[in-house]
Amino acid sequence: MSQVVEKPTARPVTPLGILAKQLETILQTLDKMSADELQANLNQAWLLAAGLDPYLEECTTRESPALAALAQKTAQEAWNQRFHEGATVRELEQEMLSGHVEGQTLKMFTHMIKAKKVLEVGMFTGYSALAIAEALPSDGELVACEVDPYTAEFAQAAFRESPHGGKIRVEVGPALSTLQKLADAGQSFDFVFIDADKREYVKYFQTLLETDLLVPGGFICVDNTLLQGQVYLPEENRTPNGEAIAQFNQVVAADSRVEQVLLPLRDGLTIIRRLP
Ligand SMILES: C[S@@+](CC[C@H](N)C(=O)[O-])C[C@H]1O[C@@H](n2cnc3c(N)ncnc32)[C@H](O)[C@@H]1O
Repeated sequence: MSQVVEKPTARPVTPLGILAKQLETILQTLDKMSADELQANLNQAWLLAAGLDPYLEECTTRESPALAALAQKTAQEAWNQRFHEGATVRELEQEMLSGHVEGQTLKMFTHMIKAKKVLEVGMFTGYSALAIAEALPSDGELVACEVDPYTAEFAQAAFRESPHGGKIRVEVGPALSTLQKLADAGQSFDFVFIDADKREYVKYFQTLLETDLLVPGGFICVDNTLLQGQVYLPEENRTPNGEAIAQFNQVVAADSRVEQVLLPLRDGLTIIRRLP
């Protein structure tokens, strides 16, 4: 007589897994719940979700005074107005800035791999560039690509206020042209941070590998690879940026020249290693 053995289901043990389970239970028992029970259950789920980011901030080493000042100045700038008066070539917004926890993560990676030459694709007001520069040795260099001259000047003013700003060289222009220029000049980098036009991510990635701008064994960090969840939500709801990131993630996953991990940090951060 054969016995049917039921496979045990693993219980959720991560904040997101527990949240998903709580919401699933609410959905399944909605018609049996009183308004008070529903409110209590939703409140529990909300506390679990809302508490995560502040807790990450709290447990992460504080940003330097220069980074804190730059974040504050970026938040105070009237970006919408700057675009409409023609000062910026793109519509920019303070939410583009990576911020404290991601900045500290990039800084930590820079220390961990002892990077000396770093390339940033998409600088905005320079928060991530300055965070990385703080971890570079005194003879290290970060080349930052930015298409918007107003933002580039905004960032450079902040770099002048930091003892680490001298390690940053800004290249103003479309990133793909700058990458080609750097490759033609025989430049190479041991760490690259990609955070510019989402629809060009595949081209940045392929250019870095095909031109040897990224050294064998070097690392790329790529921002926004979860794109607000659009990459795993139903395809019909994707924006053009969501579609571009979904394709980018597939291209990277299928490329045998690299290995990678997608971390659910902020809006998703993929770490890619070029195999030696
Ligand atoms: C998300 S922001 C970068 C944020 C920055 N890395 C930080 O952490 O604070 C993206 C930036 O990329 C720039 N950008 C967009 N398309 C670009 C392109 N084709 N070439 C160069 N820069 C570009 C935008 O002007 C914007 O400043």
